[in-house]
Amino acid sequence: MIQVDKLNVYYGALHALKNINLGFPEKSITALIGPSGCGKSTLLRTINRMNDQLQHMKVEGDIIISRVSIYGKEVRTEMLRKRVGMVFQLPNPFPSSIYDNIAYGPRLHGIKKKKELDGIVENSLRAAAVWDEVKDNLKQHALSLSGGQQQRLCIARALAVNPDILLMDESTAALDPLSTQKIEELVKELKKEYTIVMVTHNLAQAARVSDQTAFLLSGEVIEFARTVDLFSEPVDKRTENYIMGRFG
Ligand SMILES: Nc1ncnc2c1ncn2[C@@H]1O[C@H](COP(=O)(O)OP(=O)(O)OP(=O)(O)O)[C@@H](O)[C@H]1O
Repeated sequence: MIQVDKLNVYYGALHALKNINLGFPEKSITALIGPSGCGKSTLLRTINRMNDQLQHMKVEGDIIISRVSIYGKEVRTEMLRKRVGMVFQLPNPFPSSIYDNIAYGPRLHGIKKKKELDGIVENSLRAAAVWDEVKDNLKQHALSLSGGQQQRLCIARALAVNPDILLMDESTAALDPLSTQKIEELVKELKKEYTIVMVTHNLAQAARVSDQTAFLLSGEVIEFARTVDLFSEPVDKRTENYIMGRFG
C-alpha cells in the first residue's frame, strides 16, 4: 500500500532521514519507534506531505501509494490528504459543534445534502467508537468533550472523508490510561478497513497494537520486522538495547 523508496529528507544542513526503504502492507498497523529526534514524525509527515510548506526542507527519493508517486507533479495535496488522514498528539477539534467538526471535510469536498451529511456524521462517529457517547448532543461544542472523547472525535473527523490510510502521531500520548486503551482497541478495529501508521514512544503500545515495527535511530531504519519478531528476537544489538530500555 505504501512504499517508501530511497527517501532522504533534509532540514537545511540536517540530514533527518537517510535512505529509507520500507513497505507498509494494506490493512495493517505499522509502528515507528525510536528515541526522540530520530526522525519518526518526519517520516510520518512525508506520507501526506505535511511538511511541504517548510522552505528549508528537501525531500529526495519517493513515496508510492497504491502505485502512484505522491511527490509527482500532478498530485494535488488536498486530494492526497483526503486519502491519507492524520491524527495528532493533542486532540485538536475545531471550535464548533460535534456535528460540524465531522461534516467539515465532506462539505469541503462538495457534499451539501443534509441527509447525506447526517449519514456520514453518524457512520464516522460510530467507526471511531464515540457515537454512543455523543449521539444525543451532536450540537454540543466539541471542546466540552473529555480529552479521550475529543481524540476519538478527531479520528472520526479524519475518517469522514473516507481515507485509505490513517497516520497517527503519538495520538495517545496526552491521554489517560483508560482513553488510551479505548483508542488502542479502536485502532485494532480500524485496521480491518484502513492502513495505519503510528508513531509511538510507548513500546508496550507498539507491541500490543502493531503488526510490524520500524526502529529508527539518527534518521536511519535500523530494523524493520514483524512486531512479535522485533520485540522477541531483535537482530540488531541497537534495537535490543532500545527495547530493553538501555537508552532513549
Ligand atoms: N521543522 C523542522 N525544522 C528543522 N529541523 C527539524 C524540523 N522538524 C524536525 N527537525 C529535526 O529533525 C530531526 C528529526 O525530528 P523528528 O521530529 O522527525 O523526530 P522524532 O523521532 O519524531 O522526535 P520526537 O520523538 O521527539 O517527536 C530532529 O533533529 C529535529 O530537531
